[in-house]
Amino acid sequence: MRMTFIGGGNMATALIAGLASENGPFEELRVADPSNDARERLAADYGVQTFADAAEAIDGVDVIVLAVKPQVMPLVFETLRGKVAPGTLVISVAAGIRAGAIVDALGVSAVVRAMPNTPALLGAGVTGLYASPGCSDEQRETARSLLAMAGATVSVDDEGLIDVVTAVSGSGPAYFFLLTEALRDAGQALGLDAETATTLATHTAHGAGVMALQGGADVSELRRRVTSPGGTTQAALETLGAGGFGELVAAAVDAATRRGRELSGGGDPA
Ligand SMILES: NC(=O)C1=CN([C@@H]2O[C@H](COP(=O)(O)OP(=O)(O)OC[C@H]3O[C@@H](n4cnc5c(N)ncnc54)[C@H](O)[C@@H]3O)[C@@H](O)[C@H]2O)C=CC1
Ligand SMILES: O=C(O)[C@@H]1CCC=N1
Repeated sequence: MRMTFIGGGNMATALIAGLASENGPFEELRVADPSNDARERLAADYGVQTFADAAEAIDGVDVIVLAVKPQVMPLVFETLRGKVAPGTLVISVAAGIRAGAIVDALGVSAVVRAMPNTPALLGAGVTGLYASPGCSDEQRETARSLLAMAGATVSVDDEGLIDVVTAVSGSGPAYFFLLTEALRDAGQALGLDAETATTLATHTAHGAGVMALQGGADVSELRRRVTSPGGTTQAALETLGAGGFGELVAAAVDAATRRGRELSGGGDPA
């Protein structure tokens, strides 16, 4: 199979890194990016073929991955319009760009929307997938196996849920980084030096993540096991609860979901 990435930034690099480290089904890997720096970096690090011109890069490929910012997508549609073979599988990682918009713009029937996250750079990502009705089972599996190189995958049948996936796991690493920053800063404010506070906060984030995946219990039970009655954790959790922590997280995820819907032009996906 031959595949072209349109856009060679963070997300494309994460997926290409996964592909380059495995003996995947893609015998030819190309990337189109107007940035010289991006092209040089990808060619040097992963040995991929690079192109400045997206239309040239898609000639004869089986799979196209759209990995540009949503705001750049109209320009990419313009560049590729009328040049994509109808049987091509198009995988888009862009937040808020509807499958139907891609079908209409590129004249293809098989579109998969994929929402990965940045831990994909380390093979520790999670991706939500939605396949348009025009995808064959084989094309769905091709998309899933590509994204599986960057971590876990889940599928949703309702395209509207991709905006929720984006809000929970696409943007999600930023929420955990914010909490880690706040924990570090709080430790420092109470007298720890910067290096010590950073070590404590980041290793705690890592350890909690590993336990959440491998701790043999759900996260609510894991939280209860840390919380001794009348102890220090309970004092902290009561303060977070009194400040509306759960409601604030729900409002944040709701705002991200609404932003994803705005980016896709509002309303429910067709
Ligand atoms: N960064 C993240 O955490 C996630 C990003 N995404 C999605 O991935 C997409 C890409 O995001 P990033 O990789 O973070 O952005 P990025 O800014 O790192 O990469 C975008 C790349 O597109 C290139 N580009 C600009 N105009 C182009 C054109 N006309 N043709 C080809 N390439 C062009 C840029 O030079 C850049 O290298 C976005 O749509 C975003 O919604 C999805 C999940 C998570
Ligand atoms: O912030 C964004 O719009 C993109 C989508 C998910 C993560 N980054």
